Amino acid sequence: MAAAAKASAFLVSRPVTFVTGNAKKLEEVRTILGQSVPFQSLKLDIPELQGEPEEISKEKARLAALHVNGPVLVEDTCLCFNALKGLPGPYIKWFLQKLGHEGLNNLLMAYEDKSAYALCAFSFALGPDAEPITFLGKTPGKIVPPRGPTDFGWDPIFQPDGYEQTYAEMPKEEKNKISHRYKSLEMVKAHFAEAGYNFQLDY
Ligand SMILES: O=c1[nH]c(=O)c2ncn([C@@H]3O[C@H](COP(=O)(O)OP(=O)(O)OP(=O)(O)O)[C@@H](O)[C@H]3O)c2[nH]1
Ligand SMILES: [Mg+2]
Repeated sequence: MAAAAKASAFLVSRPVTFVTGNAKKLEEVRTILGQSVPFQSLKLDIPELQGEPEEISKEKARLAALHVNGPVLVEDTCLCFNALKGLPGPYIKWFLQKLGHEGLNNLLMAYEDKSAYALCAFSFALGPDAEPITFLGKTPGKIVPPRGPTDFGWDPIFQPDGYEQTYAEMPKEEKNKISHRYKSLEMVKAHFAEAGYNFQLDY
């Protein structure tokens, strides 16, 4: 508690920087956080480790904090196929780029189980010397032939459980109420509230 209070005093006049090379992620994060967490953004494609989502995300935060020399938020997103024991997972970006929506569906052709989950790993680091904290948000669903607008990644082939629409077909407000990103950001917000951080933008 004392440590949190100290951190809060230290942070009052500092902004938190969300570091990402992905404009669509940034758009969703802005919408989901609204006025609740003032942040600035930095467009930077941070090199990514191989490994488990949580470790990849933490390492991104370490590198981002070194770069920014201040508090940072980063996130790593995975699309995990249960039949493939969680793959492509954090490598989905490259699988999507090489195989496209049809190829991703084909990966599951040999399996009856089309279930999958979207996983978002936000990591927050107070600064370059702080150990990052990670928040995992997960939305279960299934992989389907593409439906809906194709402006964001694998949204057209992911149909969340309990819905007839793919992420891409849903109104944005609906996706942002149930998504992996929303769930992870709810935990980030709760952590900031608990720690008493009061981030302020540089003007
Ligand atoms: O349909 C989607 N709905 C989403 O909600 C979503 N979130 C991320 N992605 C895509 O999944 C890969 C993650 O890789 P990723 O986390 O390394 O992201 P990135 O490299 O684009 O940005 P960043 O690492 O600089 O933040 C990239 O291909 C992203 O475009 C999504 N696709
Ligand atoms: Mg990336």
